[in-house]
Amino acid sequence: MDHASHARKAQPHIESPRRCNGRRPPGRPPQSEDTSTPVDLTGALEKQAQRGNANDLPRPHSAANNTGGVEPRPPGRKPADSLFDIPPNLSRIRRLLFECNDPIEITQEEFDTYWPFIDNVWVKQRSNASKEGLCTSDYYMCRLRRPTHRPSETRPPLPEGKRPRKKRSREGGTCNFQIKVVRFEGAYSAVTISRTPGSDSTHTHDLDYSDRVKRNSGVMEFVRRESVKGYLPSSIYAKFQEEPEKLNEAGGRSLTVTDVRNVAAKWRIQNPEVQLVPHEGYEYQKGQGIIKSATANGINETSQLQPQPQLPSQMQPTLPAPSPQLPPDTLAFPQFSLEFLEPYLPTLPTHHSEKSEFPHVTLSYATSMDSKISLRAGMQTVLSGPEAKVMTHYLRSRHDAILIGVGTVLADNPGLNCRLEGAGGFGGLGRMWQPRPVVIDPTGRWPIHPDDRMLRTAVEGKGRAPWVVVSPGAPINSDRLMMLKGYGGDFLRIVEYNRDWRLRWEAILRALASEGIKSVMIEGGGTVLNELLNPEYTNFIDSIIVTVAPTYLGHGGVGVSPESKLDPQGNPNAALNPRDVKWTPLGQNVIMCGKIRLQDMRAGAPP
Ligand SMILES: NC(=O)C1=CN([C@@H]2O[C@H](COP(=O)(O)OP(=O)(O)OC[C@H]3O[C@@H](n4cnc5c(N)ncnc54)[C@H](O)[C@@H]3O)[C@@H](O)[C@H]2O)C=CC1
Ligand SMILES: Nc1nc(O)c(N)c(N[C@@H]2O[C@H](COP(=O)(O)O)[C@@H](O)[C@H]2O)n1
Repeated sequence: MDHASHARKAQPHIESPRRCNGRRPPGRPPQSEDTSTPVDLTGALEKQAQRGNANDLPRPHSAANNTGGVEPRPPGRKPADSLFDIPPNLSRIRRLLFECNDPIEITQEEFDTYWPFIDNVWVKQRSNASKEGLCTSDYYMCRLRRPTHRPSETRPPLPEGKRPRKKRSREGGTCNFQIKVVRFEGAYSAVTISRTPGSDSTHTHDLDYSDRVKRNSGVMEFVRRESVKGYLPSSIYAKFQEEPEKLNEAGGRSLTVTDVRNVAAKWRIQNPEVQLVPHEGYEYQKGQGIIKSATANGINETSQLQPQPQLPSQMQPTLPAPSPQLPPDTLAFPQFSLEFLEPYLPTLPTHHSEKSEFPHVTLSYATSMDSKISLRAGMQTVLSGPEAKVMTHYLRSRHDAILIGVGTVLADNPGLNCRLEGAGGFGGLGRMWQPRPVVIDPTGRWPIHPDDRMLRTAVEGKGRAPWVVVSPGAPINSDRLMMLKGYGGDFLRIVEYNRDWRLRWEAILRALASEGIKSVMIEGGGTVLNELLNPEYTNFIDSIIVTVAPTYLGHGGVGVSPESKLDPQGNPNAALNPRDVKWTPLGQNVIMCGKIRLQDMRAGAPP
């Protein structure tokens, strides 16, 4: 398998449920269920309209303005222009929101963006809200739970002259799939979607069948946008068929001209004087309806036949630019192979899903030729080239948590998220598939401010808020506690020390495992790495992945070098020899991978 396809498969955003352990993480708001609150999706539809090209799309509409006049028709739309501005990874995310295999946690914005494209599957049953209104729970059942028609004897008699409405019976019978959507609004807004306890574990039908039964409001919004420009319904329908892949992705494969007419009719009632027209390149012919005009066919064909300039293969960039709709710090998925990392990475959760006492631990850092990881303590130093940086983010995507010492937080103010295209917040869904940052800060040195990158990243839905490991005496007042919890983070107190009054790593790793963390990537800094490379802890470390940079940082740098060892005769010995070592060049860096642990300390792990 080539790397790109493998890596995409292993991406956290859809394929792997491993970050989703079903437990309530520390800091997650409690759920409350008292009073009713209606759902409002108009904001989502406005957002969709705003995302599009301002020249092409109608102004964001609201209930107040959608009865207004005709939106301007775009003069001479170019053939490449699309009628659909669909959000990234839509078909995969629709599938995820249809299947709801595990609880899903997403931002309010992601919910607003994606829910309109799946709302056809669900019918809301009831809503509850907390007294303060910060937490609302909406209960939905699958639309196909409703019996197709009531037994005839219970139907009320029809008025004279009225024929009974024809109802088609549905294949697959009724479906007892039910979900709960819980929204929490605060500094950290989150929406969780999960199956309700009484629900079946799967639908009795597939998503395509739901799409055939009813069209979703995302697709219908695309129809509405074209309708309000005064186009003929059959022309809108024909234009949509020019982009079948996008239409399918949005769940509109079964869209009919009647669906388009129904949407257009609502607007037409308010605008009876408007002369409806076909789109450019189409014409209305009596008896034939809407057909492509001959000239338009000519233009389209010649433009499609233009050969695209091709770069010679050796000039193809190795790091392609990510999609322009994604955040500017998105890293494009690598085109080069990262297969060499596989033996050193945690196994995917399906093979390793039993609860272990300790997580898989990978040490991963970048070093100079003289084993320095930064020029000076308190200073960030870039040692990874662009390819190695992408590799580091791939490694982040393969771990449940990323751990650093407080010295690194104070020096680097890191984001500690995975910024690869496809990760949550970077074209993928939800921060729940982002790794959890963990900071070792026994004495509470990190002031924790909303401007810190880890917190901003969490607010923007591009990562998780950190867990901060503290010792019992750390000064954590209730304001700090509430602030961190408000962002979705938490403090973990560890009470086990070694003889030097350092927190014991067994205790830290055990605490992470008990919070559902199955794998942790430890990035540094110097103090953390030097401690963990000592014999006392090497049996807790599974692998080491080191990026070596072609530079000497000199004596003043932060070094990585564990305590020296003596053999039984008192002669100096190598402090540590990793096993199964592999060196792989990557851009200007070389990556050293090795295994460390000799025995498996995890409960239930094979010897
Ligand atoms: N090149 C690379 O890959 C990386 C470089 N760095 C660099 O490393 C430097 C920071 O390194 P350091 O100053 O050594 O800080 P550090 O990040 O190792 O943090 C050290 C602090 O963590 C706490 N700590 C760690 N283990 C502990 C234990 N077992 N018990 C109690 N407390 C414990 C202590 O408060 C200690 O002062 C920065 O300049 C940063 O840029 C950091 C990470 C990766
Ligand atoms: N792999 C690697 N290469 C380097 O050159 C580095 N300086 C680091 N530093 C680590 O990455 C963190 C920064 O993360 P964000 O990009 O802000 O998410 C930094 O704190 C170190 O842990 N790593």
